[in-house]
Amino acid sequence: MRIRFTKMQGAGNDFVVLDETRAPLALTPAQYRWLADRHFGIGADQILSVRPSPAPGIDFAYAIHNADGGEVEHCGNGARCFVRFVRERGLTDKATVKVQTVNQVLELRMLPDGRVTVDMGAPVFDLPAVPFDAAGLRPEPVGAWQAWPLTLPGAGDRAAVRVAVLSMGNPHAVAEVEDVDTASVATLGPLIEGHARFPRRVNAGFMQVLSRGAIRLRVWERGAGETLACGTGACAAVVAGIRLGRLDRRVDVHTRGGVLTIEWAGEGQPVLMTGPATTVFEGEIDVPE
Ligand SMILES: N[C@H](CCC[C@H](N)C(=O)O)C(=O)O
Repeated sequence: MRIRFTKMQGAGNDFVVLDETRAPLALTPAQYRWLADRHFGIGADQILSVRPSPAPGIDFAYAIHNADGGEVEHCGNGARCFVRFVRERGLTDKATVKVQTVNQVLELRMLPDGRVTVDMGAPVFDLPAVPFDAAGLRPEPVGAWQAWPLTLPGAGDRAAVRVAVLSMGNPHAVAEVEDVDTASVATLGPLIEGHARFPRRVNAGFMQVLSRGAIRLRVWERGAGETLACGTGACAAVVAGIRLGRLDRRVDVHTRGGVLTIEWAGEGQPVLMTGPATTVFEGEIDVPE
């Protein structure tokens, strides 16, 4: 099947974007994996699909597949690329668009300087909704909130980590570390991602607090491995840092691929994320059946 695609990136988190507004492509998980493959396909962390509006007042539907072919609920860096894509392809002339993911409506706003602000919705702390199975586990009090001790089979002397757990529509576990450059992301990331207490796996964030207004962050993403940036991960880390009493309400998140600015006014309020969105190239490709 020959398809047109656009390669995009937001703070180094990279995507293949597909326009399915005129006709669905109905790709299989194996075809998503092939598109994301950096040797045999195009190469990307996620595949983003732009689909027709599902309801009045919503401009588009927004589907996300990880490099492992699995469909997921949210992609923050992808949302910024989404609005740049639909405007550049003439699918809308609006500067602010509303999109429906599998479980929430996001508002994406293109700024005059070319960056994008996304209303990422309110974080969710209800553990079964993350989902996180806390049965038999005692949380450790941290500031005015709590963190959960996880034992990691196979991690040797790093057998235990302490994570804050929350959902940005997708699941996140955030650990505070002294220095992201020396954090064992490649070892601990997959062990946290696949931990049995996360029945739908989890994105694992490693946060180094620089000040009350700045952090460094690395994320081992569910279904994609370590990415240069993770938008929902940046939101989850800032929300966790605020609730743990370590951060103020507006934080610059320094990722390996660029800086994201996250704002959260507290319980029940939406998280706002601002950052870059870039079109890298367009092309056509024959996807194996
Ligand atoms: N790996 C994530 C999806 C992509 C999130 C990330 N790329 C972002 O910018 O939010 C998950 O499985 O929930």
